[in-house]
Parts: sequence; C-alpha cells; structure tokens
Amino acid sequence: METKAPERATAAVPAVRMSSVTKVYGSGDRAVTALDGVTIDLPRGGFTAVMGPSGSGKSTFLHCAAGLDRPTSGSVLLGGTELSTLDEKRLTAVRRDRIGFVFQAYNLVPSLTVEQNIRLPLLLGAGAPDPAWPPHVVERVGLADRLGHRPAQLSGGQQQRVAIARALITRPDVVLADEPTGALDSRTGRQVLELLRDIVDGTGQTVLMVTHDPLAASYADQVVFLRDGGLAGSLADPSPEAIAERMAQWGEW
Ligand SMILES: Nc1ncnc2c1ncn2[C@@H]1O[C@H](COP(=O)(O)OP(=O)(O)OP(=O)(O)O)[C@@H](O)[C@H]1O
Repeated sequence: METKAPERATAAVPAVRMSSVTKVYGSGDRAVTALDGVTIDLPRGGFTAVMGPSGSGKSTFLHCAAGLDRPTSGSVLLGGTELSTLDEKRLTAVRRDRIGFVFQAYNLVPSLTVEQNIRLPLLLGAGAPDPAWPPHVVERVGLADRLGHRPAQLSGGQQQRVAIARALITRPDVVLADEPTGALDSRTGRQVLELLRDIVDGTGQTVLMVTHDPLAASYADQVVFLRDGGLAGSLADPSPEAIAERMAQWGEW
C-alpha cells in the first residue's frame, strides 16, 4: 500500500527522533525537570516499550514524542517533521493525521457504533488513507462481526481493540500506547499485546508503549528505561525475567 508522503517512505528516517529533549515544568524554586537531555531514535516499524519508576518522566516522554507537550529545549522529529517549530494549528493536524493514541481507559464514544468509533479520526477531518486500509484494520483487530455494536456491548478487551483500530485508521507514523493493558485481566491483556505485536510485524507500524509490567514490555523489540528524566539503559529482545532483574537492581519501582 502507498504511504502518504515520499519523506515518510524512507526507511532511514526514524519514526521519531528526539534530540537533547529537556522538559522543565514550573520555574524558580518549583521547577521540576521531567526530562533531562533525552536523545533517542525510534526505528520505523519497531515496537519500543518505555519503563521507569513513578515520576521518572515516562508520560512526559510520550507527550513530547506526540507533540502534546512542547519540550523546553531540544528537538522532536516525527517522520522527518520538526514538531517544536510548528504552530498550534499544524501541530493539531499532525497529531490527528500522523499519530495514533491508545489509552488505558479506551476513551471510546459510547453513543457511536464500533465502526463510527474506528472511523472517528476520518470523520474529524483526517486525510483518508488508501481505501483498502480501513477494512484491513478492521480485519486485523478481529472486529468485522461487531461493527454495529456500541462500546457498552463489548468486553474490555474488545473495546481496547476498537481503540487500537481507531489509532491505526489514519495509518499513522507512530502509535503511542499509555498502559494499554492496565485495565485488562492478564489473559485479555495478552491478546491486546499480541495484537500490537502483530500490527508491528504484519503492517510495519511503529509502536511506542509505556508500561509498568515486565510481561507487557517483553512483547517489544526493545525496552528503554527512564530514571530521573534521563535514559538509563535499554534491553533488546527483552525477556520478562531480564526486565524484572533490571527493575530489581534499582529497587524503587
Ligand atoms: N504538568 C506538570 N506540572 C508540574 N510537574 C509535572 C507536570 N507533569 C509532570 N510533572 C512532574 O514531572 C516528573 C515526571 O512526571 P511523569 O508524569 O512524566 O512521570 P511518569 O514516569 O509518567 O510517572 P507515573 O509512572 O507515576 O505515571 C514528576 O516529578 C512529575 O511530578
């Protein structure tokens, strides 16, 4: 299937490139450095998990990568577009068209059907992808027989699959997931993680996921650890045991 712009088809351009990103909230005595000079590339078509103790900067990292928060200094490139210099209107368009969000709490619209929820970003004006893409997404998340249902008629795992399909519908540069299995039981949570893995492997999407759970993080290609706002190492092809061991070394989770 075609991509939307030539720059985004270049494998050499990472999905997200953060360079010396610092985020300071407040000022003077009350200043809190939430991110402290973070430099990282998220490879296109990769699955990256972000872990770290409470307050280490995970949400701030995700928000800066998504253009939801502006860094105090440093640069964030999304598929080759510098976010820090965009005005609010263009930033909103980038978030709508090129980033998919998946939250712990699903955030579906109760009065809309599954199909309308999935297509919501397109109804709100996002550029239409290749016509073959939406049916492909619906099929991939296994919801073809639920399209006329309302969210309340679905299980938690099915609702999260609707949210994942909605995040994918614009064929974004990156899907950002904030504790996507936090509200699910372990079996349903595994199904959602398998789906995220399948989306990366089968459609070449890029996923960035914040999680506290070593098992969830083990579905990623790499785990990056944050501590006090800075990168504190990474693990490639991580096993749950290796992740848990790293967490135990720091003993502050
Ligand atoms: N809007 C804000 N104003 C002031 N301080 C903030 C704000 N947002 C975050 N912080 C501070 O920045 C630091 C990093 O917060 P962040 O939410 O990114 O951490 P986290 O790793 O996601 O934590 P948790 O796992 O508890 O969700 C914390 O010290 C937090 O108190």
